[in-house]
Amino acid sequence: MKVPRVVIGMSGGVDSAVSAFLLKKRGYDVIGVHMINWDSQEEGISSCPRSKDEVDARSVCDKLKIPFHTVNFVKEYWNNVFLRFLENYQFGRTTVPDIDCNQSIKFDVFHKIAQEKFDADFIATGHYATTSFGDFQQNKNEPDEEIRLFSGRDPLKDQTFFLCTVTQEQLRRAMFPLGSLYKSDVKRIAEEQGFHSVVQKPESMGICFIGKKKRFSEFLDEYIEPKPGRIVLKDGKIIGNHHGIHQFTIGKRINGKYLEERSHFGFFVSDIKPESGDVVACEGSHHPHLYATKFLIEQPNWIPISNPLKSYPPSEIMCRIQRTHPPVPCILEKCGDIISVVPRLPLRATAPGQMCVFYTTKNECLGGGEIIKIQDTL
Ligand SMILES: Nc1ncnc2c1ncn2[C@@H]1O[C@H](COP(=O)(O)OP(=O)(O)OP(=O)(O)O)[C@@H](O)[C@H]1O
Repeated sequence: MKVPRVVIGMSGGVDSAVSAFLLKKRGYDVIGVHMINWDSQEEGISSCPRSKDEVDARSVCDKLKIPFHTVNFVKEYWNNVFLRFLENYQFGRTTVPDIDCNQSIKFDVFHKIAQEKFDADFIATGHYATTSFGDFQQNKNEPDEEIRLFSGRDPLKDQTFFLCTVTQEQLRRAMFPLGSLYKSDVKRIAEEQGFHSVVQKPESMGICFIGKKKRFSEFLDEYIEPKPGRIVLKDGKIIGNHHGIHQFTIGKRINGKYLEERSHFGFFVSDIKPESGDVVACEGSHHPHLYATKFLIEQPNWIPISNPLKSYPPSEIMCRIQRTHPPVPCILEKCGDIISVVPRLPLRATAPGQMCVFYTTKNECLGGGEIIKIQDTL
């Protein structure tokens, strides 16, 4: 019988290095593939055609004696992730490019090339997530069996939040070899295998173009036209001016350079109005206007085949709007194509553009939908 072939996405980081090792150890026919998604030469931050990540990814594959290839998705990344990211910022929306990258690059064009060019049976990544088929798909029984996505064992590293838009088809060919491991196990294995160059690396940001940016706001200014506007309090009082709403994020402190008024507690963004260009501010990081009690989301991508709103008791559904926040119980109500979400605890800094990702009380990730409007705050 043919040994199944697994293409592993090699980022040059420790997680994919250890994933490749585990796959090889289990006897798969493993091929390492590094994606080039961002052209650092074009941007002028590097004159070297090979990035350190590519060099590190290759050296791990050499050590494991598995083939290594690169694929170039600069154009796809620019069109489907970066332009969308800029558009969101232009309209004052918070955005999660990691989710777009998974949706349109890692689980789409990367899967396609892995199957078509490299003849992959499975495509693995070093995400901290697990599925009902097991970390190596060892528990799959029937060809068309439903697959379910679950949080990785390490609660601090769980990446299912970023995987909320995957489909059944994509998940059925995906492998997450690290799903049952803690990050500390992964680092230990990397040390044991002598993957020195990748163990020492700082944790990646996941987002290629943000990774090395120290001055993120200046970077944004290079791509987005200035559009002056006012900073106002909810009662309409003007307290400052700005040169573009793309410099502001709901929940973040407003830099004093934009303000004519001072406050001991600081001013924070509570709303952004793209039509008028107004940034609405409130005083203090725990001001009630920063806490959403009801918001609307677009029709979510549901990962299970049947709609979880029909198949799960409402008391078992929880939501989170940021990867690092624990899920909270919520009440969902369908109004046409839109769903209203009432979290049991008010959620700070909820913003249009963010994803609301749903879980069961048993750590199953059910999928997620984009937040389109905050309806009520405290
Ligand atoms: N440039 C890339 N080329 C190929 N695969 C990639 C690339 N970037 C990320 N991946 C895949 O996606 C997974 C998740 O990437 P992400 O950057 O979000 O997480 P990470 O935990 O920092 O992973 P790593 O330690 O492997 O860099 C990686 O483990 C890898 O399998």
